[in-house]
Amino acid sequence: MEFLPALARYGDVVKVRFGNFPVYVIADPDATRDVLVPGDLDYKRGLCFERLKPGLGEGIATASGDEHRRLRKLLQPVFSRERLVEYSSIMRTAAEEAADSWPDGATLAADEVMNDLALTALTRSLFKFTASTETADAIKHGMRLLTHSLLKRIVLPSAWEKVPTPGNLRFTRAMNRMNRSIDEVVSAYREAGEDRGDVLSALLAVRDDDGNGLTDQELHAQVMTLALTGVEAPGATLGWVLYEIGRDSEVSARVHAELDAVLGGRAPEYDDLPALEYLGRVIDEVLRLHTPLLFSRRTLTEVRAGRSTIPADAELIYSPYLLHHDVRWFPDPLRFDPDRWLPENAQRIPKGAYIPFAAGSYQCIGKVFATMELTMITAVICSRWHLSLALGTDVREVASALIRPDKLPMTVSRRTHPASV
Ligand code: HEM
Repeated sequence: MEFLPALARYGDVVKVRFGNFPVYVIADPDATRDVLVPGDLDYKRGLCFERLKPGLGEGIATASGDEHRRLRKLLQPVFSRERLVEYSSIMRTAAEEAADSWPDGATLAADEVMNDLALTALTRSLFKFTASTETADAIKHGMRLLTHSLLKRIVLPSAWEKVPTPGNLRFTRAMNRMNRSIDEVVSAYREAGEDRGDVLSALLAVRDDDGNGLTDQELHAQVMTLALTGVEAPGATLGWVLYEIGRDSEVSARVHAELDAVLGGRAPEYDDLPALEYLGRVIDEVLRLHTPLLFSRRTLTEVRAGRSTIPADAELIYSPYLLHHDVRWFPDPLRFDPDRWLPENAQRIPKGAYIPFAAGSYQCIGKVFATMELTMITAVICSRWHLSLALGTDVREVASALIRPDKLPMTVSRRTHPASV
């Protein structure tokens, strides 16, 4: 991973070879914006997302060009403010249930607990209602398997997926069960014709300019896409948020003091979240330091990026991790310092140097959803608990589809003067 930030020394666009395969690595904020902002006009998805297409179907995250633009416009209302307020109460309940289940003094595998919470939060936000617990379990189990095998499916040749290993057979069976269950839920929602305040209701309500909604196949693809994009990143990020709060007593004291001052003992509501300014900076800093490693693009025409020209049909990589560790914009880049994000400091950071959710037309459509989720869940947990990293633990970053902690044993102690939420 360290080699990525080091590439910035060799120019704004650096050509590297993986065997015979040339890849252009974008290593500078201006060049990154040159790539991301024209977005779907000059670039299609690169290898990373194309490898996921057979499993996902025509979801927004694998579509390019006009098709991407059509889906993006259609899906925008799913993330409207009114919808986010509804999803936020689903998130809060999921976090409260998890936090209430921990015994005082327990040491939790916080990385796994946060992955599970992110999975529960997303499945419940997608479908508040399923006809049976088997249906809900089949969807959750399928999503868990899909997100865990994401990197393998991107990196290994597609022929490998067809080899009948026990693991592949289990995966295929789980996917078939999940696909059938999603279709069942979609038909049940269509039949009931009721808005349940969840993502599926929002997806069923979208209409294009001619008044047409999504077909069943399109709906299925968007549900799968949101399941795949909406679990892994928030799960890993929540783990890192707890890690950074739990290992620094000053950060932890400031988070608790702010929660007590703003909430005064109540459960957090959607409208409270912007007032949690310090927690917001903690989350911004976690998204800087422990950020997605890289994404691919393929050029449709010859393009300019910074001072370089890149030919048509070339594979590019842009890397939030590389940019966020660049000492030019982030002095002492490995130091966790939420106050980098105080307005007077943040204004010195150039556009394009901080892109945890990307930028331009392919940027994360779940950005506000994710920020709300991270803030809401952390607020619920830290209102109730002090967290500390188990003594003597040396946590390392490992690259999967994202950067994850290799382990995260954290001890929880009930707060003695908390907001009695
Ligand atoms: C910490 C949490 C998250 C991070 C850091 C993150 C980051 C990103 C990034 C960097 C991209 C752009 C990928 C590219 O350039 O190819 C992206 C795309 C996307 N993300 Fe997220 N994401 C997060 C959470 C979510 C959540 C919770 C959802 C859904 C509820 C979501 C849905 C999507 C979708 C659908 C796309 C594709 C958008 C498009 O192509 O128009 N993400 N995300």
